[in-house]
Amino acid sequence: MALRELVTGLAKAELHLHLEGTLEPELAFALAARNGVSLPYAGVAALRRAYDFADLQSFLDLYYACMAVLRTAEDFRDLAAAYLDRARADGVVRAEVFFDPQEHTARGVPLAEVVAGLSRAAQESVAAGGPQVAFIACAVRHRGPAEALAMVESLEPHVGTVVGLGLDSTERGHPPRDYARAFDAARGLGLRTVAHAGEEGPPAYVWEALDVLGVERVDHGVRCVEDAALVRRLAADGTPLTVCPLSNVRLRVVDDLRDHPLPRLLDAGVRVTLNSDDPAYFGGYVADNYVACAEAFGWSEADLTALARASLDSVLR
Ligand code: HPA
Ligand SMILES: [Zn+2]
Repeated sequence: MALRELVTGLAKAELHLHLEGTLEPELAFALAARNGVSLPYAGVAALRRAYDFADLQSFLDLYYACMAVLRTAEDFRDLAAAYLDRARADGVVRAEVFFDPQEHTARGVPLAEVVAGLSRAAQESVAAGGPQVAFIACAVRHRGPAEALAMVESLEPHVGTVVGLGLDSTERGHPPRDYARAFDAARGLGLRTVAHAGEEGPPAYVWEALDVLGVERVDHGVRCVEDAALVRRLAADGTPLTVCPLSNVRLRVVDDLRDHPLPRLLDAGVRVTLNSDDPAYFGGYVADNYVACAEAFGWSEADLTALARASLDSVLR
């Protein structure tokens, strides 16, 4: 069987996916026209040409700029529905989807409007036999701890549709420990917790995500390979890492996919899952990540099956 058919035929969960990172240029311009918003790019081709990132921050600047086109519940519904269609074709049966509430409320879009669109897309997906969906609201580090806490408090009416709190955006200079109060408040609401750590930030940030924030999964986490004790801790606890290989190449966390620490993490017994992060921007959806890794690392059908299984075993339930 061809590699891609093998991969798409494996039932899998996608656990590290930013909804706003699924905004393809065509949809961005369609929504810009619908809402009378202008984008600082001449058109689809010019926007795609700008996807040449030096690091996380250079990506985030463009990513936040493109979010300006998202204004109504219908926009969020359309964006989520387009992703869920693609995820279904990739064999995704469960998607745990990040979104950044603060980046929308800061532009005057009420949280209830965002959640209404997400909730509709999730219900339609299940009704149509597509992936089951849960949403994880992320606090954006660049807006600081006080705003993060206020955002968590604003989630209260939406608990249920929103099942978890995450932490994303600019990592360097924003240690997880700064967000301890927001994470405690989230647990007080019955939310589950995950955090980005060890993408660009040091292994110390992964330790803090575990020991100070008490997260159940670490998003990225790949810089743990620099600390043998941390790798042993992750393996012993069975803490999942939601790894995003094509993202790590595009944001220059690694120079080449073949240099990626994934094989070392698997050899060390760390529970690794494969995910797409921001697929519209990083050149591939989740199946593309499986295929690229299989080619780079010579993975067998058994290896790929084990990775899909690990993703299903790592969902929040
Ligand atoms: O890879 C990422 N890292 C941090 N924040 C993000 N927001 C979207 N993608 C990312
Ligand atoms: Zn991410």
